[in-house]
Amino acid sequence: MLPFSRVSIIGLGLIGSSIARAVRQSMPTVRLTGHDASAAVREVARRIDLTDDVADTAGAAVIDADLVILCVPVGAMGDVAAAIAPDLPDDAIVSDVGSCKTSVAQALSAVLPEARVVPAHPVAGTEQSGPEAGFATLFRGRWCIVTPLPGSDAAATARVEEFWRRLGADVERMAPDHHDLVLAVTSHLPHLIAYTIVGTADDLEQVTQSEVIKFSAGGFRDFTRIAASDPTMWRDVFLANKDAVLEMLQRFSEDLSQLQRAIRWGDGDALFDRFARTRMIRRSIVDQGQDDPAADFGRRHD
Ligand SMILES: NC(=O)c1ccc[n+]([C@@H]2O[C@H](COP(=O)([O-])OP(=O)(O)OC[C@H]3O[C@@H](n4cnc5c(N)ncnc54)[C@H](O)[C@@H]3O)[C@@H](O)[C@H]2O)c1
Ligand SMILES: O=C(O)C(=O)C[C@]1(C(=O)O)C=C[C@@H](O)C=C1
Repeated sequence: MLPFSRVSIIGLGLIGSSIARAVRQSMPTVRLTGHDASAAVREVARRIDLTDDVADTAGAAVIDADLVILCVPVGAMGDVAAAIAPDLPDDAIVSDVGSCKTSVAQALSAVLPEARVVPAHPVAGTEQSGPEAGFATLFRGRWCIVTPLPGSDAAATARVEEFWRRLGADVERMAPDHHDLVLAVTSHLPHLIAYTIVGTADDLEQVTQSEVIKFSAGGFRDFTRIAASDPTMWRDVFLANKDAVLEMLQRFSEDLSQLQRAIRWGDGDALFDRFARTRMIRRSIVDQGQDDPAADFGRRHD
């Protein structure tokens, strides 16, 4: 039996549109309704037939839903929850896909104290945004971390987990604050570093009139992909996950200082040991099948 039969997606960007496409593929009988605050996005969604209906207001989108998934930037979650509150059916489950969980859980429970809220985070994405950037296989073989609240009912949590499994994800449960700490180092800090290094190279190019970016290849190109990620989404992530990001940034700065010292004093052993250790980490990630950009690209064209 399907976990849900009427799913509403609020926010039809990369993640919302990927969920819509994945639902169409894996649960074709589910009735899908979408809404986005942007009239231009709603128009695209209608043109590409992303969902069965596209509602002009968030309230109208949820009126007969049994699952509502909020796929907006984390700073907008509270406003969207307030907008759907008057029209939300009593038995509907509300979930979200936000990249940090503590702040979103607080915002949703403050605005929807009576609702059945089960936050989640699919750890899958790209640097692209918008309804045309999504693809049905985005979540296949990727983690979806479900972070139930202390009051979340077990049956609702199980249904949300089953929903994500049907979209192809592997599901894991975590406490929201633990999620935020783990993602601060695995996702948020890497984005901050990419935004920094690409900005630094660009500044240098302006100062020296050199061709720093033109001749950048390999590693730097990978940073430019990450640094092309959506500014609104990432502004909200860093504001919402401030404490965990600052903690990880502090540790990172200490480790960077150690490497700086090793370079200054010609301590090749320290450099070699660090690089050998991180090479092993990369190999174990690849062995677990959790990182393969080439496979990602292929999946988009399934
Ligand atoms: N991009 C990723 O890699 C990724 C991965 C996992 C989770 N997430 C999370 O998913 C969420 C959406 O990210 P995305 O990448 O799909 O962004 P996106 O920019 O592609 O889409 C977000 C959509 O939300 C709409 N929106 C904004 N405010 C709204 C409001 N108040 N009401 C209705 N619609 C509104 C925007 O118009 C936009 O179409 C974010 O919370 C993000 O943290 C992103
Ligand atoms: O592959 C990418 O482009 C991503 O940045 C995806 C990524 C990540 O950092 O892994 C980004 C944010 C999310 O919340 C989840 C996934």
